Amino acid sequence: MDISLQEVEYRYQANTPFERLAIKDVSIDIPSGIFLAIIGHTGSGKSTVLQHLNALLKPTTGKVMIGDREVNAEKKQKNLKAIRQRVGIVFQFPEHQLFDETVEKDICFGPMNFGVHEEEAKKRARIAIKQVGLSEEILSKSPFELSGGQMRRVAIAGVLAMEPDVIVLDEPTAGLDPRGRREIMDMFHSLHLERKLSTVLVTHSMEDASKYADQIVIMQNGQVYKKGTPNEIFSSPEGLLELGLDVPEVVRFQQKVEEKFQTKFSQTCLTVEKLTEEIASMVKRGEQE
Ligand SMILES: Nc1ncnc2c1ncn2[C@@H]1O[C@H](COP(=O)(O)OP(=O)(O)OP(=O)(O)O)[C@@H](O)[C@H]1O
Repeated sequence: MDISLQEVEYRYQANTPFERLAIKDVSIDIPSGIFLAIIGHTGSGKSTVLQHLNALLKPTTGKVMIGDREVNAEKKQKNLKAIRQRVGIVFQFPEHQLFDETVEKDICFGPMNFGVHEEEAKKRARIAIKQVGLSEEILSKSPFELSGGQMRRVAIAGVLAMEPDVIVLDEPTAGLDPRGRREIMDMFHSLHLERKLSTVLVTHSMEDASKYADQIVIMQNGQVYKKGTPNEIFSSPEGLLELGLDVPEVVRFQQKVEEKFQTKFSQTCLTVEKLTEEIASMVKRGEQE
């Protein structure tokens, strides 16, 4: 299912003295099967964009298409609910939303709330728990006797059990240690590759964006500052360092080398091996000259 935001503007508390412009002129295409990362500082508008992706917010002006439905044209609550079922959002610290007696009941809650029969929901829970790398035995436990990392996986399983076409991840690794971060991100990447699950990752981490995403959107002051593939973004990284984003070390290094040799890299070097090769050939060219 494709999603597209076309020249979207959103104002919180519009037409009140507290009105606040959050995003402006935002156009983003999310074709089916893509892994897209949205990156930017606090307050740049990422969460506001994210909430437009499953109609939690409707644009003040502009157009949001989710599949073949235009969000502003949908007046019926039933249709909006159907849209929300197809786009699953994993909010920050999703484990805080666990509440039921058992892991199984917690995972089944979402699908059953959308009308899925209990037996089918239980079947989905067994599949989802494996997808997040946990064993079926955990289904009968209380979510509150699990570790923090396990609780997060259970909460993610609850979203996967809805069988969404698109999954939106709002800083899914916040608060985890480096190993936990890598495991969760690798898990989402595998799901994306194996199930062709469209994935939108909202993150502060340029490393994660460059490692996993097909496309990156950089937000700044409520607007799209830059968008493109990781190669396009990092082949002209001017301005990224000024934004203060955690640009991958290899790109910082690339810029330093370019300054020193006063030569542009012929192509983007996103791996250390490629970078080493490029530097060697530049040194050789320098020696010959
Ligand atoms: N409920 C709200 N009411 C009024 N203004 C809001 C509300 N939520 C966000 N804003 C404002 O909208 C702008 C964009 O906020 P948003 O939460 O989308 O940014 P963000 O990039 O997701 O930040 P963070 O990384 O901290 O989550 C900010 O100026 C923020 O203060």
